[in-house]
Amino acid sequence: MASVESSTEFTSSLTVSSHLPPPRTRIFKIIVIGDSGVGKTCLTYQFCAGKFPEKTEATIGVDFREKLIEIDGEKIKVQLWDTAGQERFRKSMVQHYYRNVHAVVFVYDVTSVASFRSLPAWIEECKQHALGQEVPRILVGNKCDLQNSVQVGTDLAQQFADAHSMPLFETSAKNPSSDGHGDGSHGTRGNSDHVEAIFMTVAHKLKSQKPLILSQPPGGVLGGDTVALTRRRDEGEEKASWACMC
Ligand SMILES: Nc1nc2c(ncn2[C@@H]2O[C@H](COP(=O)(O)OP(=O)(O)OP(=O)(O)O)[C@@H](O)[C@H]2O)c(=O)[nH]1
Repeated sequence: MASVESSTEFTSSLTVSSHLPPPRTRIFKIIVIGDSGVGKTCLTYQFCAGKFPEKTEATIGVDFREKLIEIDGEKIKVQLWDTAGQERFRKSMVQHYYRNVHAVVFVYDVTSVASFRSLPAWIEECKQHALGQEVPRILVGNKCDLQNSVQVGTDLAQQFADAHSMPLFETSAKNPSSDGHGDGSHGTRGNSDHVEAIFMTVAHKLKSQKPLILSQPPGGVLGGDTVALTRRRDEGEEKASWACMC
């Protein structure tokens, strides 16, 4: 954030050099939204922990996970907000999701046409929370490993992505290398994107934009790779256009 950068400069000009504060780590807040069950938790977990979770339950409110990455020598914290897909678990939190957002990841399940048809409603929700066109958005079709159950073809998804000026990625949180090629290309079934490459692409885009961002000292209150903000409940309990850089 410009003000943070200038306040850091101000501090350093007044402080003896041996007591300079440590450089601050920039944070990119990326929200992941889409219907319940499309795999938002699994995608964010795959990126942050490098594996598929053994068990997931419906997200209540929001969970967030973080991963420290390095781009061009700068350490950046990618903070993924894994939002609840179920309306009843979103209500109280929805205002928080959209505050200071740097990028949005829309997720649908390639084996569920219903989840694809819900996308306009998710886009509308973003609009209602005054998310500007300058905020990068991407579209992710998940569960590409279930090749025999695909209901949403690549062509249809690509048309939708083009109409909304978003790059399309197709992937599998369960088996990120299910394509067997690992070449990072996208748009063709059986040639899916690696989860890590997708989120890194967003991070590169954000870094190149030099966005206004939050910052915190290294090792601050959000230390660790994964932080859960909310508890989960058992089932049954109430519970602007930009190009792909791959
Ligand atoms: N085969 C397959 N299953 C997946 C994949 N990703 C997620 N799943 C399964 O889909 C189910 C739902 O995954 P979640 O990650 O909990 O879905 P979600 O979108 O976070 O759901 P909510 O928290 O209710 O919004 C779980 O049973 C996962 O194991 C995938 O890439 N392939």
